[in-house]
Amino acid sequence: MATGIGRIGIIGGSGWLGAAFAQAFLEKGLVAPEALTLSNRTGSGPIAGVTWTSDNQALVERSDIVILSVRPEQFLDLSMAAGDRVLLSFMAGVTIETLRARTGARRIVRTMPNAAATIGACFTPWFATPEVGPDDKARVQALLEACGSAGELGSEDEIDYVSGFTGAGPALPALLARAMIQHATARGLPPALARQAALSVVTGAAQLLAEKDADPSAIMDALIGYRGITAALLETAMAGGFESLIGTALAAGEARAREMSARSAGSGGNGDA
Ligand SMILES: NC(=O)c1ccc[n+]([C@@H]2O[C@H](COP(=O)([O-])OP(=O)(O)OC[C@H]3O[C@@H](n4cnc5c(N)ncnc54)[C@H](OP(=O)(O)O)[C@@H]3O)[C@@H](O)[C@H]2O)c1
Ligand code: PRO
Repeated sequence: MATGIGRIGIIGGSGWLGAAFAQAFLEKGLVAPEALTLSNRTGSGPIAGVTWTSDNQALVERSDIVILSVRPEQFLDLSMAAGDRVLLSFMAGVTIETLRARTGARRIVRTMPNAAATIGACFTPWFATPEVGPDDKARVQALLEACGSAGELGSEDEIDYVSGFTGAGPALPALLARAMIQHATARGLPPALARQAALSVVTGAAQLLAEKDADPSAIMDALIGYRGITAALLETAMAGGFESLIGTALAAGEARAREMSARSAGSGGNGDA
């Protein structure tokens, strides 16, 4: 092995997530450039000093841990045999059973990062098959922490749930910011100021909530305690079903992840590629 982490290959290394993790591995000194191989269909990309290839099997041969970061539908066209390597998948809706059938891997880790990986602020839940031992689990945790934080789940089933949760990352907060911008603009605030105001509310809240021991309920209770404007706003949102709507949205994400998993399970493969 080149380092304690070993040699890493990222299939889809020029993509949104693949490139974010590759950059973070290099910037944190977790993986040396000569121990990092990245692939895409052209065999070239913007990260310098590493090995680029369009040959996914060559990438596998150069790696101890292989990260799969292509889109789920692109995985259907991809052919590789993982052998005894640890296979770490970022893909939503591609089950361990499908990964095993199509790559032959037995040591498999399914993870669910999100777009905040690009700024090192992503929490990535992961689930590993029983064949992944404690040392490899520690490597996986360290690799995922390069882009933020990470935690092990107790079952693969929970990966489908978190796909619409951590996986969606900035999506729901972005929806909240857009709704505030639209309302303030319609109310007559200049659009640039409405945008600046709404984004500062969301990003300021994110920083407050990132403080150690921050408790969303405690923050809400403290503001409701003034029995003034924020109480009127929050109580109206809650009475209107805001929380249950968020629950319905999360359930829809989970249902879509399960549909994708069921479809991928039907796609077969023999792992001999
Ligand atoms: N983005 C997110 O917020 C997010 C969140 C959670 C999970 N995920 C999961 O993460 C995975 C990657 O998502 P992404 O957003 O990073 O996608 P993306 O930006 O579209 O990246 C996909 C990458 O795969 C490469 N690729 C496609 N076919 C390939 C092949 N046959 N061999 C090698 N490379 C190939 C693409 O490069 P070329 O086109 O040049 O080949 C590109 O570098 C997806 O499965 C997604 O479900 C994404
Ligand atoms: N973002 C990707 C999707 O919506 C994967 C999980 C979250 O499919």
